[in-house]
Amino acid sequence: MSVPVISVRDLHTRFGEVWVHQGLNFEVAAGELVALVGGSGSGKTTLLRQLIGLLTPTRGEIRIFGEPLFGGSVSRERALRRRFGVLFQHGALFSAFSVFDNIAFPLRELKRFDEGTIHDLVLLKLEMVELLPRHGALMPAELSGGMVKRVALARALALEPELLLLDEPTSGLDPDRSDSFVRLTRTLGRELGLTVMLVTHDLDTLAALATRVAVLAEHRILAYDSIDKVIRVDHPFIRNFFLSERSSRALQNAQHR
Ligand SMILES: Nc1ncnc2c1ncn2[C@@H]1O[C@H](COP(=O)(O)OP(=O)(O)OP(=O)(O)O)[C@@H](O)[C@H]1O
Repeated sequence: MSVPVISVRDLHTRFGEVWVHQGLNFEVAAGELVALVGGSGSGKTTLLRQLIGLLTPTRGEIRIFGEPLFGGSVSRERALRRRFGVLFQHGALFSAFSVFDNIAFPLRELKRFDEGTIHDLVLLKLEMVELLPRHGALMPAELSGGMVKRVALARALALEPELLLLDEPTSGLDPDRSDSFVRLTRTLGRELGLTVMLVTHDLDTLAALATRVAVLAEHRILAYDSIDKVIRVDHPFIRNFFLSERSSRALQNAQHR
């Protein structure tokens, strides 16, 4: 069997006296698109920050592509991090940089390409996220919410990652923009053969994208399976989250896409 892209073992996280995670265990296989859901404050963003190496767990192990994320030399950690792209909750674009320079940033940081190559690569990434070359000249403050997400996605894809981590990719978007961003993520995920893990509160996004859903509640992964199976788990959080009228509608709509 191939090595899981993400493997989390016995992960514990404590802030002061408060335990957020108490023994998380899960794996994400290559090509999967996993949605992480959970109540507010259940530790979803914290887990995502740990998966990208920004925060060290109190205890437990995270392996990415079979390699421990923490420990080892700086160059090894850096090489590993280059294999994944991240889209932060609000896009997190550099406000003083143009769209072009935001996307070029990780390419320039690598110090491997000349400016001509960087120019071509940035235009390619803009096209991938369905933006035009002229959008490269805009500043982040001039962009709509949907465009910010697309530029952030283009930047996350700049180094051609194998793993993409998305924190609330559709939050703050109106339903149309949200739908089109979901379609784009799904298409790119398939075309580029990406493994994707996303945190979302949005049932429409989850139902349209996820091959598996991980439910984080009571400090652990309460359920981890296809949506069809997860919604049958008899637990108050799951009943509330998935079986409200609005949720049922989102799940039904997804079946017709
Ligand atoms: N750096 C930190 N120091 C102290 N406490 C923290 C820190 N980061 C997160 N927390 C706490 O850990 C808990 C989990 O936070 P986290 O942001 O991961 O939750 P979440 O599931 O992403 O919530 P939401 O859905 O509301 O964004 C919260 O109680 C939060 O206050």
